Amino acid sequence: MKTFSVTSSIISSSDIADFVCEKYALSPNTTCRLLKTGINHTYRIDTDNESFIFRLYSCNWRTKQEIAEELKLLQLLKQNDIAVSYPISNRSENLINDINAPEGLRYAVLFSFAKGNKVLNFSEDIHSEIGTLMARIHQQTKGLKLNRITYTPEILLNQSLNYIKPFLSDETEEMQFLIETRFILEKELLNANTKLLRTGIVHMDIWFDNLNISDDNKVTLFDFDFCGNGWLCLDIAYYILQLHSTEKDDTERTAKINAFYKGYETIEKISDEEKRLIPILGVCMYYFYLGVQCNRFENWSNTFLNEVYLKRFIAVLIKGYYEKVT
Ligand SMILES: Nc1ncnc2c1ncn2[C@@H]1O[C@H](COP(=O)(O)OP(=O)(O)OP(=O)(O)O)[C@@H](O)[C@H]1O
Ligand SMILES: N[C@@H](CCO)C(=O)O
Repeated sequence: MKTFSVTSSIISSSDIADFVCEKYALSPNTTCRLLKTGINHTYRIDTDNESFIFRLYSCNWRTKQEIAEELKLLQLLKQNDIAVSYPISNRSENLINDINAPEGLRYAVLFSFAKGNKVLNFSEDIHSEIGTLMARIHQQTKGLKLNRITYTPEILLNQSLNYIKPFLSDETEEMQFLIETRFILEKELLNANTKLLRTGIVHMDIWFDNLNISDDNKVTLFDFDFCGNGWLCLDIAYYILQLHSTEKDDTERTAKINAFYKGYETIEKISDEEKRLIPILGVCMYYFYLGVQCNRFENWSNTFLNEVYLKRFIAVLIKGYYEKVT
């Protein structure tokens, strides 16, 4: 009988438990449970007295070099006492493991567990703390470059549109909006006074979903899978954008955004040019992540991405945000 090939597999928690126990010399009582099959696959590891996160990167998603750059950044941040989930070496002193999955070689990393829980809505004080945390990352990485992607207007807008195109006809109102608005956004970005825009390493995905908050209100950031190079205000733009979807009350949201800015600016000044671009960059971030969703149809998004979803995402989220902020 023919054996069919596999494009994406879910490795069993029991095999991951055995692998991690052996590679990291953990106690035989260690347990492993699958948390999420998202863009990558995430497992929670519990020993008698400690928890970890084991991330299994999807096949052909990031190169070993790209992951090594992500981990180098995390180590730099940790050394500077910035609260991030950091990678842990295995018994052979390696941070990255090779996993021989049915679809091919996958990489895997054991991370420290970010203390606390995920919280959707939280106080102004915590928004301020997140602003400070983001600014400390930016302060530390300003002017540095990772050997990874640079988030140019071309990547954010044009590459994303190319990923979206096979899934939605050019004739639709929603695709027309994306195509026409792309030119307006691109023009704004190309005309920006780049001397006034700080560049460095960006996380690209800082929002409630990628941080844990402890009982004593300490914030720890994780999931640097999209880190790369670019204007630092991309991170700010994304954070503000997400507050528009998670905070429904206008007055409360404004207070939280202001608290975030205040926390940020205790560490790093945001230029007027950056402030001017933040709403537009937020719209670009929507293009970018919709592009990621389309690009990862085969081995992630097919369970939710269809024509109706795309039309709603564009009309409600992207167009809605564009009209609100411009
Ligand atoms: N270092 C960590 N500490 C604690 N929990 C974590 C950590 N990393 C991941 N998690 C948990 O696992 C979940 C999935 O992890 P993560 O967000 O990194 O996966 P992902 O595949 O990149 O998700 P997405 O598809 O949304 O980007 C997180 O939402 C969080 O609940
Ligand atoms: N945070 C992104 C996905 C990548 O983590 C989104 O939900 O659009």
